[in-house]
Amino acid sequence: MLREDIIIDIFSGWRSFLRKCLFRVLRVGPIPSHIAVIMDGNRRYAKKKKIDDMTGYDAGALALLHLIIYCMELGVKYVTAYAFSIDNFRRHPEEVQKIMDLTMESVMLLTWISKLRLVRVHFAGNLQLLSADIQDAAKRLMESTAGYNNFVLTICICYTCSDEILHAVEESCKEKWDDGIGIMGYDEGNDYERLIKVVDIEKHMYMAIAPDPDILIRTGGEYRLSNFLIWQSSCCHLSSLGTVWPEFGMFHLVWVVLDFQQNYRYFAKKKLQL
Ligand SMILES: CC(C)=CCC/C(C)=C/CC/C(C)=C/COP(=O)(O)OP(=O)(O)O
Repeated sequence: MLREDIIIDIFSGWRSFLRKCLFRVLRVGPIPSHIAVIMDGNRRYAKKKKIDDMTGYDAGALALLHLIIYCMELGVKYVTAYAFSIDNFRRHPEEVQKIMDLTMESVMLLTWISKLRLVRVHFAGNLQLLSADIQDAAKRLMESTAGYNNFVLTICICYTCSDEILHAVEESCKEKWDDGIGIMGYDEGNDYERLIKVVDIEKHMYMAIAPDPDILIRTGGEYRLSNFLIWQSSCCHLSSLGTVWPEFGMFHLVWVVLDFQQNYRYFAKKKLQL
């Protein structure tokens, strides 16, 4: 489903020209550095269009591809997408398989795009839960694009933020242990001192390669974070849209960015207080 000719079509033509003009106007205001997205409503879209759920996910993957290209053109440097939560393993096996197939297809397509546009691709999550072939393909893509920094795409797969925190705590403890330091101690004044600090945890988060998101978009009319980037979103503009994910398009992005620009001063002030 995801094909190279679709990408060429999005990048070129008169629609691309008009979009670039619109984005130029939008760039007069502050542009978010990182947009994260919870792509909800794929099955509802399928029901609405009377197509099968699996085709709904195809449409969702295509909407993600559009978002990535729009963000590149707009000057957003980081995009993070919640593709599959660890809890999603409880879904129907056919659905789980469909998302895994889409992940494999995306790896192939992203290999092509990443070279063309110097995109770094990162997979965040407990990758050991993936099948060996997807793990290998994902790791190869991450390694081969690690040196690119025009744009950073993170696909959160087999991800929950609680698992990410657990992983980071484990890695921090291991690191202290390997350095011959315990995980708790006393400083000279005999006051209790934490030897594992927030910076240690943050260093080992799956999302350590990106700054905290400026905007978190959730489609499908829900207002939950669903265990996505909870650690990273304390000072982030949340945007819940009623639109189902496959229908998310350029005008939704423009609307969200305008809303961000209107609230920019407030968030900039909050960030300074952290
Ligand atoms: C790159 C890559 C792997 C892309 C994945 C494509 C994609 C759109 C994944 C979404 C996954 C998901 C479980 C969304 C929730 O929507 P839902 O289907 O649960 O929505 P509903 O609320 O209508 O049931």
